[in-house]
Amino acid sequence: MSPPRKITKTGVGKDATSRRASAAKAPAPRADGSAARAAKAAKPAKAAKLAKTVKPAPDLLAVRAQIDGIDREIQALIAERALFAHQVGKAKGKLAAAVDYYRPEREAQVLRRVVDRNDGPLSDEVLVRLFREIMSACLAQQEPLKIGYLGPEGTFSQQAVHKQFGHSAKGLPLESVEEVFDEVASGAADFGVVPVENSGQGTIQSTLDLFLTSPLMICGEVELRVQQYLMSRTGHIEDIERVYSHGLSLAQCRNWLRKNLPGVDKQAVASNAEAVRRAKKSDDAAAIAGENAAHVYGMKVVAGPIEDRSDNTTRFLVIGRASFPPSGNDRTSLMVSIRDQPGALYKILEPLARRGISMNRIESRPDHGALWQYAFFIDVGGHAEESPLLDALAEIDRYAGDVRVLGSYPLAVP
Ligand SMILES: O=C(O)C(=O)C[C@]1(C(=O)O)C=C[C@@H](O)C=C1
Repeated sequence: MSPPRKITKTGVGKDATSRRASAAKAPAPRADGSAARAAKAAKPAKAAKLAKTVKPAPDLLAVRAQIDGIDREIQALIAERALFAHQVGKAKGKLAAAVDYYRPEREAQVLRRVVDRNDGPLSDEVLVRLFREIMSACLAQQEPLKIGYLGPEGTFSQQAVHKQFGHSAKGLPLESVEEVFDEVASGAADFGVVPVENSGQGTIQSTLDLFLTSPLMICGEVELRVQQYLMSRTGHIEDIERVYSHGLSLAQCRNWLRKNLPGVDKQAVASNAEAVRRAKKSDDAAAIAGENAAHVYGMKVVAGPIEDRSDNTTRFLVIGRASFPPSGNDRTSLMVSIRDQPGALYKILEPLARRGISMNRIESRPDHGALWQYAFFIDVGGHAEESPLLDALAEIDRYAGDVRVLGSYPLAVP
């Protein structure tokens, strides 16, 4: 579905026409010359049928001519989209900064539609990545967003930043998760991306604890498949006498390390990228980090992926200073302070359960305010501005008290 082409400057029609003319001459894989439109319109069964009717590539030059034509069309459409995105920006009025133009709920809706429309051959993940980059570039026309993360460059946190905000955002590598919170709170960063949970290792308590004293809101979540690689200067496993990595990464590879590097010294450091920087100093050291870190720091991959669980995934939270409207498929994180009274937690959970609100997570942490008091972090389905969660929160507020909405945000897209 393309928007009305009022502001077309790029001559889509001309390119498409000349391509179609040459396609008519060449024995092309797709006779109408419009692979993009055919794929978009096709239902899964139709797509399969279409794939079967595609004849083997006739000759390299003819197929490349097809690709050139499609590229011209894609490029023209991207330019056209960027102009419309710019218009949307203007429609929002004169806003102070890039952060005010960002709409995570709208981006989530756009990406969900991309997934719904996808009939292959590219995976949902690949298409989401491409569209995320397009939106990232469209938004950066005003001014790129500044995103704080646990640096240095090459960490999984940086990958999570790219996954959520695309490469047109400006990443700010920081020294600790605390610093990410501070830079967002001060306005030096527009948003921050912080790790909160790993599929194998559970919650990262130190991140949760920062919410106890921070006024920041949760505006999004990112799920990242984490693949760990062992890397060193020489690339030879027999040279390794020490392995550096973040404590969580060492834990994710515990079995592999026990089996393949028994007796080797394992040292936990502040981040995986820091581990690579240390390992780069000597031939007998190695680091565990993402494969990208090997390219960034010029190291040789010794082995990988080496994580014990093949579905190893880390969940990151996007933190910011504002809340956003519902996207249609949201999660809400709550922080609840429980007074030492019988049934206090029940009084909070019961209004949620009665309305059929799903609860994905409940985690208790010592409340720093008072001895033996606990704060509960609870994730529930829905948005705090929409029923039934809106009504449940109003009831809890009246009868049980001490509930803070940390944020309502779109569920992670693949
Ligand atoms: O729809 C908007 O509000 C836009 O600004 C456009 C757009 C996009 O490119 O689709 C760009 C940035 C926003 O974060 C969301 C969407």
